[in-house]
Amino acid sequence: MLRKLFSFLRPRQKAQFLGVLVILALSAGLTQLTPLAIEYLTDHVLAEQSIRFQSVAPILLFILCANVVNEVIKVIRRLMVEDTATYIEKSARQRATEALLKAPLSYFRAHMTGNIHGRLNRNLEGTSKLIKLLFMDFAPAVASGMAAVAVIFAKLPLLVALSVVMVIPVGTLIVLRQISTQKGIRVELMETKAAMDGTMVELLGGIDTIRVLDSTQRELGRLEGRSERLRAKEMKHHTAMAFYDCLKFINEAVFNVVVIALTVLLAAGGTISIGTVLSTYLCFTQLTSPLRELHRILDEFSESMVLARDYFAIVELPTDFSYRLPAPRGGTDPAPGELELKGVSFSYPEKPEVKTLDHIDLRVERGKFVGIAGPSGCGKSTLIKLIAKLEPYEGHITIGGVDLDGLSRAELAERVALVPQSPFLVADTLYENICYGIKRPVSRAEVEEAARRACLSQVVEQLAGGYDFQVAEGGGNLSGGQRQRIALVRIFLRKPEILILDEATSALDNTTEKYIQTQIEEMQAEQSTTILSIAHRLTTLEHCDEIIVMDRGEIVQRGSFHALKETPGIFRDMHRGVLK
Ligand SMILES: Nc1ncnc2c1ncn2[C@@H]1O[C@H](COP(=O)(O)OP(=O)(O)OP(=O)(O)O)[C@@H](O)[C@H]1O
Repeated sequence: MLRKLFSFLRPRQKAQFLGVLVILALSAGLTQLTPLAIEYLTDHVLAEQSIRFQSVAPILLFILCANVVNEVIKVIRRLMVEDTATYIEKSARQRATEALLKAPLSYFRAHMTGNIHGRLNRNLEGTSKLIKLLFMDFAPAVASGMAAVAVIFAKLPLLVALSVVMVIPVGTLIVLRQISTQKGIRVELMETKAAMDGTMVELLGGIDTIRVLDSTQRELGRLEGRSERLRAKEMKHHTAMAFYDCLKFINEAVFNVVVIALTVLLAAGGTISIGTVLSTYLCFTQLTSPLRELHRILDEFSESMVLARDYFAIVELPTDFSYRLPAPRGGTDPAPGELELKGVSFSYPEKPEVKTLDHIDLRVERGKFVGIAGPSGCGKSTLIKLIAKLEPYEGHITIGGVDLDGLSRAELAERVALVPQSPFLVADTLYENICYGIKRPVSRAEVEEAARRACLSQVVEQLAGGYDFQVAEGGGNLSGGQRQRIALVRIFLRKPEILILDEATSALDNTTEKYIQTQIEEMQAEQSTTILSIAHRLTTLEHCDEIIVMDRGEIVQRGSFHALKETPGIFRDMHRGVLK
C-alpha cells in the first residue's frame, strides 16, 4: 500500500522524504539534550558548595538554543511533509477521477453517485492523512522514543532499564488488540456513511418531486432510521475506544510508579545519583509522550489504511472495454459514413439471462437517414449505445468497414456524434457548453451560425449575458427544449459523418422541431451525413430513407414511412395510436 502511494511522488518529493528522515534524526537527538543538560546541572553545578548563576546560565542558554533549533527544523519538516501530502492528494484525485471516467458503465449502475463521491472524498483525506501520520507524527514519535530508550539504557543498570521500557510492548499489545477489534466496525462505518451520501444526493436530485408529492416526512423518516443505525454503530466503536484508552492510561500509570520506585531504590543504595533519578524520570516522560502519540497514530493509521485501501479499489477499477487499444488494422481508414451491424446480440451484465438485443442485422449507407421506431423498452436506446461503443456486445458493428473494436474512442468521437434526450451540460457559460467536446478551434461567427440553425439565437438574446450566461449544474436553469437546442448547436458545429439522435427533439415545440429537422436534412445533403434517429413522435421519421421497427430486441419490420403506415403491424398500430 505504502509503496503504491510512494509511486505517486515525483523525484523532488522522493528526495524531500530523505530530507525529512535526516531532520527527524536530528530532531530526536536534540530532544534528548534537555534531560542530559538537567542531569549535568544537578550533578555538577547544583552539587557545588556555592551555586553561581554564571555557571547555570550557559546550560540554560544551551537548553534554550537546542529547543529553538529543534522547533525551527520541525517547521521545515512540516512544510516538506505538507508539500508532499498535498501533492499526493492532487495526484491521487487525478488518478481516481481518470479511473472513474474510464470505468465500465455497469459500475455506475451498481453504485449510487453520492456514494462514489462521498467515498472518494473521505478516501482522499484518509490517504493524505496517512502520509502526514507517517512523516509528521509517527516517524518523529518513533525517533524520539528510540532516543529516549537509548538514554535509559545508557544511564540505568540493564535490568532496571529493561523493566522501564516494558511499558512499550505492553502498550503496543493493547493498541494492536484495539486495532484488530475495531477494523471490521471501521469498514462498516465507512460503508454506511457512503450509503448515506448516496441517499442524500438521490434526495437532492429529486427535490421537485419530493415537494410535489409532499413526501418530505417520509424521506426524513427513512433517513432517520439509517442515521440511528449509524449512530448506534458509532457509539459501539467509541465505547470500545474509550475502554482501550483507559487500559493504555493504566499501563502508563503503573510503569510511572515502577520507574520512580526503582530509581529511588537505586539512588538510596548509592548505585545512581540524584541527577540520574531526575534524568531517568524525564527520559521516561520523553518515552511515554511519544508512546501515547504512537498509540494514537497507530489507531488513526489503521483507520487511514482502511480508507487508502478503499481508495485503491477505486483506482484499480477495471478499465472499460472501449479504452482497450484498438487491434492493428493495417493502415486502412474507415470509409466515411457507412454503418453495419451483423448478428449483434446484447444482454445487460446485471440481467445476463435476458437478451435485450437479439441478432440485429442492419446496414446504413453513407448519407442515408434511418429511423428507429418501436414500443417502449424494445431496445432502441440500447442499440445506439452499442454503436457508440458504450457497452460490449456479441457480433460485429463496423463503421466504414472497420470493426468498432479497431476504433479508439478518439477515432470514434471524430466520426460519430450522439445526441441524447437529456444532453449533458456543465456549470459554465453557455458558450463553453456549446463548444463542449469540439476538438477543433471554432470562431464566434461559426457558433452564431450553428445557434441560428438550432433555433438557439432567440434564446441567447433573452438570457442575461447572452453567450456568457452561466448555465447551472446539469442545465437546471434552462428549459428542456433549451437544453436540447444547445446539444443540437454542437452537432451543427461538429458536422459528424454519422449522427445518432435519441429523441433529440422531443422537448421542442412542433414549429421549432420542423425547422431544426430541415436544417439537419440540409446538413445531411451538404455533408452526406448518415443519420440514425429514434423518435416516438413518428412524424419526425416521415422523411427517412428507411425505418426499422423493433420489438423485444429484434427488428420486426423495415420499410418507408408511407409503406409501413399502411402495412399491418406494430408501426401501423403505433401510427394509429392503437398499439396494445
Ligand atoms: N442497466 C440495465 N440492466 C438491465 N436491463 C436494462 C438496463 N437498462 C435497460 N434495461 C432494459 O433493457 C430494455 C431496453 O431498454 P431501452 O432503453 O433500450 O429501450 P427503449 O426501446 O429505448 O425504450 P424507450 O422507448 O422507453 O426509451 C428494457 O426492457 C429495459 O428495462
